[in-house]
Amino acid sequence: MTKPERVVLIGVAGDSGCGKSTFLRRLIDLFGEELMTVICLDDYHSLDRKQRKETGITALDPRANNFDLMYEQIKALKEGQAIDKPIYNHETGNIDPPERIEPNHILVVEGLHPLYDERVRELIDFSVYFDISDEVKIAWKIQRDMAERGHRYEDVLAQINSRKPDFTKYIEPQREFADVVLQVLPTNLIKDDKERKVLRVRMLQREGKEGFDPVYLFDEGSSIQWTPCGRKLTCSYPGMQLYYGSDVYYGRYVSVLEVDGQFDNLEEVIYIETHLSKTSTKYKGEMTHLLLQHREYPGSNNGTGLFQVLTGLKMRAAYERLTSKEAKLAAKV
Ligand SMILES: Nc1ncnc2c1ncn2[C@@H]1O[C@H](COP(=O)(O)OP(=O)(O)OP(=O)(O)O)[C@@H](O)[C@H]1O
Ligand SMILES: O=C(CO)[C@H](O)[C@H](O)COP(=O)(O)O
Repeated sequence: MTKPERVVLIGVAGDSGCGKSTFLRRLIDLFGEELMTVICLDDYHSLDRKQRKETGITALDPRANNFDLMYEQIKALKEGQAIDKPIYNHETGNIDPPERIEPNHILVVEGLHPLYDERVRELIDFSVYFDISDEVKIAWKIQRDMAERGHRYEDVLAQINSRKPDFTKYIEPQREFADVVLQVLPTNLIKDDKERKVLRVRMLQREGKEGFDPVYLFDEGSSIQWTPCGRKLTCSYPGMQLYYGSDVYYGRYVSVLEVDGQFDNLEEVIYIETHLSKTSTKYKGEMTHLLLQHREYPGSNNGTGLFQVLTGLKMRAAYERLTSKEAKLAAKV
């Protein structure tokens, strides 16, 4: 591992089971494993599973997390110093002996609380929040925990419901601080869709952040509704709709890109890509190429995959900007 001159800090926030790991795998395509170190913030749980059970404090509650240590260690890494990070063991529920982490070029902090503590927030160079609506979250969790972990439907639902109050209090408010929010909602294309297979996905991009140029469709600053189905894009029922426009989110301007529906043929995403601008790709077709590279990842055939790729491209652009020769010179002055 080469010693970084400038550590770029990326925050990936969201509840458990919201697609953070899938997104991180996409980030590796852009940065490579060598340059990137991921820290799961579960490692800063200060109460182990037994203590949380005894006190009735959930892992989402700030009282179950050591924010002082989180801040000190992330700051140290950003300043180029190695740390001894605790480990939360999800198998045993215990806090294991610490492990040594060396600073790396890109440091990703992912988990429940990357944007909760103001001091940590200040250190983060670019962030994303995964905002999955309850209906979709339930569908994903039920599908995973029942199929892969042998859980019963009622138990999965009860677990989601028991987390809800603390989720609303401590996790969701972090949306306000993210540079990109990925909202995943039920489709508008099917009335009362119970399956939650077809999704409406929105990418809210903060306006006015230095060095971050939001992606737009056709005409920057306009409001556009686009139904691309036809000769260039195959769309079976219920079709596909794109939207681009601006909005106010927590009192600040955001650019919104939306995809409702799913792609029948992933190769045809190139057609959408040619109508998007400021994607931060290095060559024509790179966005489509990145998506095709992992067509097996969940959400590759809808807006979740597409916007995860676009968010990754924006993170790469932020990294390149912050580590450019000019940026390094300016930091030294
Ligand atoms: N875009 C998607 N479309 C459909 N299902 C998805 C999508 N993203 C995630 N899922 C479902 O949610 C599960 C969890 O995804 P992932 O592991 O990426 O989330 P996570 O936030 O890292 O979760 P955890 O913190 O629990 O590890 C996947 O196994 C899959 O079943
Ligand atoms: O929300 C979570 C983040 O992954 C976990 O529930 C939290 O970390 C506690 O873990 P466990 O349930 O394994 O004790």
